[in-house]
Amino acid sequence: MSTKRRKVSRETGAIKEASVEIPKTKSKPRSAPKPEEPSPPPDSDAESATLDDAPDQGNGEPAPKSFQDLGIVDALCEACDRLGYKKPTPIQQESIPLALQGRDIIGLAETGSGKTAAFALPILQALLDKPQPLFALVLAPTRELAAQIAQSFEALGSLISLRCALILGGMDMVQQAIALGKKPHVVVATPGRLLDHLEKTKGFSLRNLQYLVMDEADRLLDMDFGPILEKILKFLPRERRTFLFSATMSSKVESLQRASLRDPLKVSISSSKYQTVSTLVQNYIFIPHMHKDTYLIYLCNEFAGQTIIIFTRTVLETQRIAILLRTLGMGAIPLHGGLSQSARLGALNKFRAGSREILVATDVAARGLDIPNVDCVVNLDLPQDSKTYVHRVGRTARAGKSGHAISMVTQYDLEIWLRIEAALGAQLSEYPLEKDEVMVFKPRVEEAQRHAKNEMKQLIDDRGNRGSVLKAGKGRKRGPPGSGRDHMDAEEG
Ligand SMILES: Nc1ncnc2c1ncn2[C@@H]1O[C@H](COP(=O)(O)OP(=O)(O)OP(=O)(O)O)[C@@H](O)[C@H]1O
Repeated sequence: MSTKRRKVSRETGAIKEASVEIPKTKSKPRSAPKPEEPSPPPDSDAESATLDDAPDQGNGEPAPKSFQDLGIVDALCEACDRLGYKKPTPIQQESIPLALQGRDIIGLAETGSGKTAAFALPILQALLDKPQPLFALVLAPTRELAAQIAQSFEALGSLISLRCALILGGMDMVQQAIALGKKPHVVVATPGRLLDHLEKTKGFSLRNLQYLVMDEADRLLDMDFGPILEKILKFLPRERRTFLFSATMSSKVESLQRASLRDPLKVSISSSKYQTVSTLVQNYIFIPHMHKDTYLIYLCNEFAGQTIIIFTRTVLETQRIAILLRTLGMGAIPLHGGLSQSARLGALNKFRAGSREILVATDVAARGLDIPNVDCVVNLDLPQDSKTYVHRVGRTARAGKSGHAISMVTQYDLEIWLRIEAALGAQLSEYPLEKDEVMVFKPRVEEAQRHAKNEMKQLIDDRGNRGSVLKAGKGRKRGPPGSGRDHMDAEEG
């Protein structure tokens, strides 16, 4: 991509655009793989203008700004420094000054590009200006992501005595009511449980809320969450700032901004609607469906010693694959919405800490999770839509690091795969392998499959009994009795 100056283009509609084309990763790791990306479409905006407000370094590149240059106060700059954030990422650079001016923002930037701090820092700074309980609400579609966002707020707010409450489905309501009673500055929540509290917890009100953030906004606004979001919005004051952030956006966002945003600016650090980072190598393997397990084991062997996330379509398949891998001596752990909340957080912690090198997950892990050093994402089952593909593969190659994504395409998946490639605007190349070398694993895999089948039978028989790892009523829409709206944020995809 050629060197670009900052371009600010304005639309005639309700959303003003501050679309910024920025060279991807300026400091690529030496081993950075060759990008397999489409070249960005030309900027077709007729009303674009070039701004010369950034000092030029002589090579056409604006000088990199510091957090201080963006107007961030010392205490927060120091927190950034302690986290190793030397300078703002492009989405932070573009959206923080606008957010500090009090604008509503729709922020669109690729996975792993630092969107969390892009919305957290201006909120913390506004809070410092005018401290107040229940100042900001951050909504996220999954419990793991909400927990991670709360951790980010706590880390960035560590020097300003921030009080942050985490409100998740699957956890004790009473404890959460007590936490809310302590008047935290920031509430990070999954939507279903937050609505339960808004309706049922005495004395809890968000009437004085100043900031609302929807992270993974397009997911929060889709058919599953949309109705619950609308209910939540009725409990919030109209006079507030609203930030929507995601790596992918849908037209639903436009409809939501009509409902809840005020004169928003769209900050877009991307060149296409479905963007993957340039440090990510993406391949597919075309295989017969019946040999999927064997190819998977071959790949896990190829990537032995590295960290892998394997995505599957269903809870049962996730569990079965984890058993299969373990039977073959691999350190695999499952993560899905059929597990208890403590088991889910435990699985993630083990994977984060490196005591398991393979995470087998449903789409509950597709969005937002920031796990350092994931080397490879394997789509054992293809996702149903291109957006989910972008989020899944975005679990690797984060924050300028390199990564690999390999998708298994069977005879049944051709149509969806072509749709994904079309959305990416690129034809990806096949992962190079020798079929004979793969088939060497077949006898051992077949033996492990038999073992996994027996274990799964046992688990399913035990379901509903105490001690089973699979919860009863784990369906996406049906929560266990008495779980309120917990099912809303129990499982993705
Ligand atoms: N300015 C910065 N300098 C260095 N690292 C940063 C900076 N800002 C954020 N990071 C780190 O980059 C990683 C990715 O950030 P974050 O999780 O906010 O990405 P994201 O854009 O929200 O990704 P996703 O779309 O997948 O949710 C995190 O580990 C975060 O700590």
